Amino acid sequence: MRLMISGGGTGGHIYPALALIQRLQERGMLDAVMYVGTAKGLESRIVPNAKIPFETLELQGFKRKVSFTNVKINIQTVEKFVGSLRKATRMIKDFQPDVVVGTGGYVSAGVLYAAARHHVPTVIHEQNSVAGVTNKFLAHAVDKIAITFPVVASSFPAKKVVITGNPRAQQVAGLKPNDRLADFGLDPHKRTLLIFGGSRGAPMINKAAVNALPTFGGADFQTLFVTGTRHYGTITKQIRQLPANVKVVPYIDDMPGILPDVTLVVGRSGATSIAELTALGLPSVLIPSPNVTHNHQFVNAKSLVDVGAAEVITEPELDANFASQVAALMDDDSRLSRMAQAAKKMGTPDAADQLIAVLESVQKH
Ligand SMILES: CC(=O)N[C@H]1[C@@H](OP(=O)(O)OP(=O)(O)OC[C@H]2O[C@@H](n3ccc(=O)[nH]c3=O)[C@H](O)[C@@H]2O)O[C@H](CO)[C@@H](O)[C@@H]1O
Repeated sequence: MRLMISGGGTGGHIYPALALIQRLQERGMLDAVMYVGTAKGLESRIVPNAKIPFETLELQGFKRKVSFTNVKINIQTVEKFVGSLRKATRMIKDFQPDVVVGTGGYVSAGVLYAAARHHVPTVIHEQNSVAGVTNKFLAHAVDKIAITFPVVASSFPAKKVVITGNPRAQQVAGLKPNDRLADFGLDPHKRTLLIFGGSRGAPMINKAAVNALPTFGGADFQTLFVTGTRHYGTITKQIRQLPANVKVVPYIDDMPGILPDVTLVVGRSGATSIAELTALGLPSVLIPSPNVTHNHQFVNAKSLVDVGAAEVITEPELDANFASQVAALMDDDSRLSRMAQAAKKMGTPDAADQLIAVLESVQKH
């Protein structure tokens, strides 16, 4: 299969694409791949690092608030979209993909739209419980729409929808504990709390974590606190004394490497993070981002809370009790194991294979 794939902006759109590529390689099904992203998004670092051929388009998102400046920006957005269609069409003619896949983020709009116009088979993947703007725009042009949360099906034309789960789930499912925590100066055999605010870090979670450091420092578990690359400098300046059992890092390049050794995750409820937690059966305390379309992270989180797999704390509820609440949960082995079992029941460990079946179904034979 010659695969052209596009998704970008944040890790939640990028890692499912990489997981799909990895699974096609494992199954010996990938003849060639081209990843199309923007030069500015996280993908411009992550994809070349993964040694996957990477090309860029210049695209930007629409501003939804009406103002004079935003109208000017939106006119520019349309101009860039038209320019990107031309470039994407050239890429498609040169690369000759069998199928083009979009995993979300505005860059995928240009690539998938161009592919559909030239009758190349197209599939988009919607990770979230609420449809993203790009995927809604593309829904009528593409052949199939793979989804993770059944509830989102009603946002798309029914005959195109297939429930597959998130391919990142298959990449982490079944991973075994290992010694990778030692890379961060931690003891791989000690109970470990992992704190991270999605792929870009979350200031409110960072603030709560900094305030909680004295409590976590005095605990008999260890903590790995991931700030997000652009917040790292600010956060490390705020920490006066770092306890020996706490490590602070800007980003973790190989999250699947460490997740199997983690006892509890505190973090956002982005869809791809949720796919990882459920595939591995990891208990979590979720703090949904309030700044996302239709509050979808809260909906994502609720699906876990409802089955006892996670606790949710909304941002306004993040107060002085946060540290003791998390520490108490870290000490409650039976609760943690009940949460782990409930999480695992929600996982889709064969999601990449299910998505591959959709890719095969749209290909021209
Ligand atoms: C603010 C925002 O718009 N967030 C959206 C974005 O979040 P975001 O990009 O944060 O997405 P997710 O939480 O879904 O996924 C984050 C991914 O980054 C990885 N990771 C994270 C930190 C790190 O140091 N290393 C690392 O590899 C995680 O393991 C995970 O695979 O895309 C998601 C999927 O469409 C949406 O559900 C989120 O609402």
